Amino acid sequence: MSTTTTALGTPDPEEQDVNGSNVVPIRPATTPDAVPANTPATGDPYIPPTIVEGEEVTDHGVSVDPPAVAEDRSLTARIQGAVAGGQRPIIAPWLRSRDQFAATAKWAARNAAHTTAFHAVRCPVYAAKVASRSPRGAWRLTVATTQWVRDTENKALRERAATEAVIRGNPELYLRIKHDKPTGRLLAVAAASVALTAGVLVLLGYAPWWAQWLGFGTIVGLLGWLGGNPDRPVVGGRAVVTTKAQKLTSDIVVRALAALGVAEINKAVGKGGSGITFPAPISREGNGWRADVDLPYGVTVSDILSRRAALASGLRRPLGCVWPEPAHDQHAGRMVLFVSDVDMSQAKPKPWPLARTGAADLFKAVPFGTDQRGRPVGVDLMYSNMLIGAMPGAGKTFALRVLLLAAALDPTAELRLFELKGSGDLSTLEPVAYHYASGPDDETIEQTVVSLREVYKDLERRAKTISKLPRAQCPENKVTKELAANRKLGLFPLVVAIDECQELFSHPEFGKEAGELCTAIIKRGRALGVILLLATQRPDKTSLPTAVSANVGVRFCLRVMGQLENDMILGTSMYQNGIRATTFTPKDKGIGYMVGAADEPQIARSAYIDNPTAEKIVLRARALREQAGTLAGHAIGDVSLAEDTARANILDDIAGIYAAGEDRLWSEVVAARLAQQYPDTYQGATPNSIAAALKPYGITPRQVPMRDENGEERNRRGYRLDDIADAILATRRASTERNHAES
Ligand SMILES: Nc1ncnc2c1ncn2[C@@H]1O[C@H](COP(=O)(O)OP(=O)(O)OP(=O)(O)O)[C@@H](O)[C@H]1O
Repeated sequence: MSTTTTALGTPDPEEQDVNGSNVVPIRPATTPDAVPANTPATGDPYIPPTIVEGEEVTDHGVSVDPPAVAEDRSLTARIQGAVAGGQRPIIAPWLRSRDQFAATAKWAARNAAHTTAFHAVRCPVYAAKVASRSPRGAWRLTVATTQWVRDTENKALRERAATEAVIRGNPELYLRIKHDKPTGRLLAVAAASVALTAGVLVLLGYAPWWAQWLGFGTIVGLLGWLGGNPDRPVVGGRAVVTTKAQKLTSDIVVRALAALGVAEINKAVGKGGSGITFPAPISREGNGWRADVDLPYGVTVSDILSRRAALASGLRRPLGCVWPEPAHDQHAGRMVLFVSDVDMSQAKPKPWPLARTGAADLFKAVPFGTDQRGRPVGVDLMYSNMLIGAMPGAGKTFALRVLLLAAALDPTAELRLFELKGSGDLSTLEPVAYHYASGPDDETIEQTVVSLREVYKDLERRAKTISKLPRAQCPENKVTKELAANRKLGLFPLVVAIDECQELFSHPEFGKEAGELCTAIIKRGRALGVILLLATQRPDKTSLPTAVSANVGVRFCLRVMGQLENDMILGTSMYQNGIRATTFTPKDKGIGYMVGAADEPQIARSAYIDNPTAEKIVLRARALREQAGTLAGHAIGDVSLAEDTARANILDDIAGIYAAGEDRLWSEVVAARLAQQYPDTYQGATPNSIAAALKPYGITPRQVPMRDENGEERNRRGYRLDDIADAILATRRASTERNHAES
C-alpha cells in the first residue's frame, strides 16, 4: 500500500508551509531503490514527505524494516494487500451521495461567488491602477514604435556590413546597405495613426456615449497593460484566505496532533520518529475537509476523541467544526478527521425527510437527523428502546418529538405519551395518541403507571399470541412486519414515551413500581413490538434505575455537565473512550452522541421541527390513521386511563355509590365503596388512582367537610355528587355531539 508520510523535524510549526497541501501525490516506487535516500537534515525544521510502497519509513525517508512487500510481490500478494489495506473508492464519496454532491457544489459556487464579489468591489481600484499605468504604457508604445520604424535593432549589423563592404572594396554593396532604410515601416505606422485618428473622430462624432466610453476604456486598458509591472500585478489580493474555510493540509493536521501532548505522537513526529501517515489524500467532502490519518503505533482514535478541544485549538478551528472519528472497518489507529467549514450548531438544519410527505415504517430505521458531515442519521426503533438524556434546554424533547412524529406516521403504531413536566411539549401529538397525559402532579404520574401496568399485562398476551403461532409464521419468536399488520393478533408496534421520566422514577409512591415495570418492558417488550422511549434531565441512580439504563439499546446524550451523567446515559466507560457529551456547548442545541443506532457511536443533530410543522405532520398522521382505522383511545376522545374498559364508566360507578341523602364523600370512602361494589374493576383502588381516573373528566378532589365515625366534623379531600353529575352530563353531551359530527 502506498502511504504519504509527514514528519516534523522540530516542534516549530511556524516554519512550515501550512497553506499548500502537503499530501504528496502517491507515486509508485517499484523497488526500495526507487526511494530517494534523503540524508538527515540537521537543523532543517521540516523533513519533506516521502512516499514508499509497502514499507516503513524513518524520518530520513529510508526504509529500516525488511522490505516485506519485496519478499512476495506476486499479483495475488498485491491483491491481498490491497484488500486488507482497503481500496480507495473509484468514485469519490461526495460524488456518490446526492446530499454531499450538493454540499460540495454549493461550496464551490459560494467560493466562486465570493471571489467574484471580492474582485467586483475592488474594480474601481483596479481601474485606477490601470489608468495610472497607461501614460507609462503610452511612452513604452511610442519608444517601441520609433525603434521599430528606425529598425534600431539591426542598425549595428547594417553598419558592420557597410564597413566590411568598404574594406572589401565593394562600393555598390556599401551604397545598397546605406540606402536600404525600412521606409515601409514608417508608412505602415503613418497609415495606422491616420486610421486610429479617424476612428477616434468617428467615435467622438457619431458613436453613442457607451461606445465612446468602451473605446476610451479599451485604449486606456491596453496602454495600462503595456505600462504594467509583472512584479506588481493589478489584481494582487487573494479572495479566499479566511481562516473560516481554511484548506486542511497534512501539515496542519500533523501540527495539531503534535500539540495534543500524546507521548507516542510526539515521538513519532520528533526526530527519528516514524511520522504520521495519510493513507489517502486530504479531500473535500460535503461541507468540509476529510483527512484519513494513520496515528502512530499505540495511539488509538479514542486518545484523540478525548482531546477534541485541544485538537480544535491546534487546527485553529471552532470546536463545533472538528470531528475526529474511528474508521469503522479499519484498525484502531485509523482516524477519519472531518473539519467542517461551519460550526455544526450554526449549520442550516436540513429538512426532516417526512416533514412534508410520506409515511413511516417502524420496522425500518426512521429519519432522526444528520451527522456532522450532513449525512442522514436514522434510528431503528423496532426491537429496541431509547434513552435520551441531557441537561435542561439541550434539546431532549425536540429529539424525542422527532421520533414520536415518525412513530405517528406509522399508522399501525399505538402511542402512549406522558410528559411529566407539564409544559405540554408533546401536546401536538395528542390527536394521534392512544394515551396522553401531561403534568408534574401525582395524578399524571399515576396515569403513567396505570398505562405501564396495562402495557406490562399486554406483554403476557403478546407472548402467548406469538407462542401459539405456527413456526413458519413466526420463525424467530418475535413480532414481524406481517404479524404487526394483522390487527386481529394485536401485535402492532406499541410506543410508550415518557418525557422527564426522572419525575416518575423518583416518585415516592410510584417510583419503585414504575422502575420495575419499565425494566420488564425494556427486557421483554423488545421482541414483542413494545418500544419504550425515555427522556430525562437528571440521569442519576435515584432518577433512573440502573436496570433501566443498563438495558436500553439506543442512547442519545446531548450536552451534560459531567462524566457520571455521560456514562449513565451512554453506558459505562464511554467517557473514558472519548465519547464525551461534556464537550458540547450551550449553543449545541439538538446535538449529541448517539450510541447503539449504528456499530460505532455517532454524532447526531436531531431534525429541527417547530410546533407549526409538527402540527401539520400530526394532521397527516391522523389522516393516515383514519384511513387505516387505527385511531383510538385519547385521539378519539376516550380520555380515560382505565385499567379495563369498565373504568371508562367510572363516573356512573361513582354516582352509584352515594347512598340516599348523601351529597359528598371523602376520597378514601369512594375508593373503599368502589372496591367493595365492583371488586373486579376497582380492587386495590386508592384515593390517588380515583383522582387520576377522574382528572380527564375535569374533576379534582376538593376539601369536603363531613362527620367522621366519631361524629366529629372534619375536612378531607373528596367529591361532591353535584360535580360527578355535571361531569356525566358534559360527557354525554360531548358524545352526542361527536356522534352527530361523525354521522
Ligand atoms: N435540533 C435542533 N436544532 C436547533 N435547535 C434545537 C434543536 N433541538 C432543540 N433546539 C432548541 O433548543 C430548545 C430547547 O429544546 P428542548 O425543549 O427540546 O430542550 P429540553 O432538553 O427538553 O429542555 P427541558 O429539559 O427544559 O425540557 C428549543 O426551544 C429549540 O429552540
